[in-house]
Amino acid sequence: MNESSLSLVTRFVREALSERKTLAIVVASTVGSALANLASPYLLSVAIDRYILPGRYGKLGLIAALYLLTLVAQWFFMVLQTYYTEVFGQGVLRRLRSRLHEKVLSANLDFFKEKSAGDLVSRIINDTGVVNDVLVSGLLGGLGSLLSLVGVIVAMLILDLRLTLVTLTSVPLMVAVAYYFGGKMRKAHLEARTKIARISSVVEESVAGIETIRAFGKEGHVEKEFSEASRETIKAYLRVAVYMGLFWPLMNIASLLSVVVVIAYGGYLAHQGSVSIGVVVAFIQYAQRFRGPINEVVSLYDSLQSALAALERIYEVLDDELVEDYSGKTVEKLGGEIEFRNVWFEYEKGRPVLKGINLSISSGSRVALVGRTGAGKTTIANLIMRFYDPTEGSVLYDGTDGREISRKSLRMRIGYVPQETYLFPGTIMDNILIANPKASGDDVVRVCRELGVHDFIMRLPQGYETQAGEAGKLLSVGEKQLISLARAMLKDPDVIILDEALSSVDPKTERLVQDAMLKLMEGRTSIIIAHRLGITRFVDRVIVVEDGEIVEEGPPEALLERKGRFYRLYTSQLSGAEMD
Ligand SMILES: Nc1ncnc2c1ncn2[C@@H]1O[C@H](COP(=O)(O)OP(=O)(O)OP(=O)(O)O)[C@@H](O)[C@H]1O
Repeated sequence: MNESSLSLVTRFVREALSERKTLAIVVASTVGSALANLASPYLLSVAIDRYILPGRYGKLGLIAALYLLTLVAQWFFMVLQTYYTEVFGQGVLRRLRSRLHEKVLSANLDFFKEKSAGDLVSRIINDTGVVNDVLVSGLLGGLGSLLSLVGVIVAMLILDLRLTLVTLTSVPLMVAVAYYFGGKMRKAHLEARTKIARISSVVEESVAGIETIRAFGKEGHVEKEFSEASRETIKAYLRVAVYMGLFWPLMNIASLLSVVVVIAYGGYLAHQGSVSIGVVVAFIQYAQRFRGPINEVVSLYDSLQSALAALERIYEVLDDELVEDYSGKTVEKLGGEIEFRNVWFEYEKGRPVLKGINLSISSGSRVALVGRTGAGKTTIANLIMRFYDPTEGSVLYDGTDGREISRKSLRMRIGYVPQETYLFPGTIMDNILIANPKASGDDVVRVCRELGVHDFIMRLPQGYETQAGEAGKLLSVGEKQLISLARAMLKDPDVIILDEALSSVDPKTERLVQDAMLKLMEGRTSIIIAHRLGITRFVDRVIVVEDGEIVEEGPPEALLERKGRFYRLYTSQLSGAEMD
């Protein structure tokens, strides 16, 4: 283990030690179980030497009772140890997972550029699981095993040095078997799990992409992929079976070799009268108590590398400094005036996406951002939401630099309707209530009626109580956006940002969405990212963005008359040319 691995483990152990009480129970029961484990062979030797062989049967009952007691104690301590190790491990796991999850929730958006959802899920679920298995259950179990090994050796040494030495001769063999075959068995297990994951991803892909598969007639191809993954899984499991079949019998043989040696040598010594029969019997029992602990210690060593890698991935997330800064003053209300003052912005260093934007949006006005795809419209909206701060220049809200205002309070006053609506698990009602937990069901219905969304929600199988998952499949992009509009309305914000999705909406829904948008915009500073330029007839001002710069701005009619950039975009869209 190198220095950095050692510091990782020390840090983890320091953090894990917070549950001292549970840990104390685990340690006490581990010691108790190890002692009880040692006591039974010793009692057996006493029973044979002092009572059975001399024919003193009077006290044999007491020894038998004591023997039984050690077995009960072993059972009791094992139960305690197993249960409290789990309690301790689950406690550590829960804390680690919540810290990771909190980190994800508090991270800023740059954080998510480097880490995909799958990667984060794997760190929060799998890596913490590995850490728990190896570094908590594994280490505690390994500690118990080491204690048992040392205890057995000490007990043997107390009884007889010569027999101890011959008993230990098979230990290297056991270590070798545990290391070689045990290692192969664990690798085969891991491979089998990877193959199963492959099958599930084939199924997932074929369900998610069923339409594309059908459209391209690729059913056969997917089927072949599936049966190949199945075949490989079977192969992997058969390999596991082979190694399992080899491993334990080999461990038993190695351990029985000691027993044979003890019987032969111990028998000879007993015959000479230098050890008692009872001691030989005790050694036969001790000789068989090596294989479990040796296997556990070796397998722990084996899995330590993967646990360290998992721990490293966990700490990498926990130590990430890309967190959202929620400091700044709280605003209860926004006047609705927004100004971009020489704003430059880059997602990646050296690649500016906004280049010196100067833009003033007066309170209560309606502005449309238009431009080709990739021009920077969404980025402007992202900066207003303070998902990011400008690389240079500032965004001002009623004359105050956004950096001085708390992000949370700012976002409370801005309604954002993104192009794609995310529906959380739960009902449609829950999904709208998210915007304002203080609102009631009646408020939701009122807002939906106001926006003209109520009738279409009522047409869903269970109306407002329809589950989002089911609704998600039934709803079109535009219909989902209507739910998003209702959400925004319920929040009753001072500023509204709409990324309209009308380009992918049928004419009937388009009408509904457009009317709902106009309703929502009433009396609020509104910024529309317009893909369908028809909507610009409802705004006061159009801002044409091109390659991160504002190239034209003014009232829509004036711009159309001027026959400049906006006019060209407008007419090219009317003539059916692709804009997005
Ligand atoms: N998270 C990001 N990381 C890096 N680059 C990004 C990121 N988001 C957007 N960009 C880049 O910034 C530029 C502007 O993107 P933006 O989404 O603001 O354009 P847009 O005008 O809204 O386009 P669209 O109409 O397609 O939504 C594009 O070149 C895009 O590739």
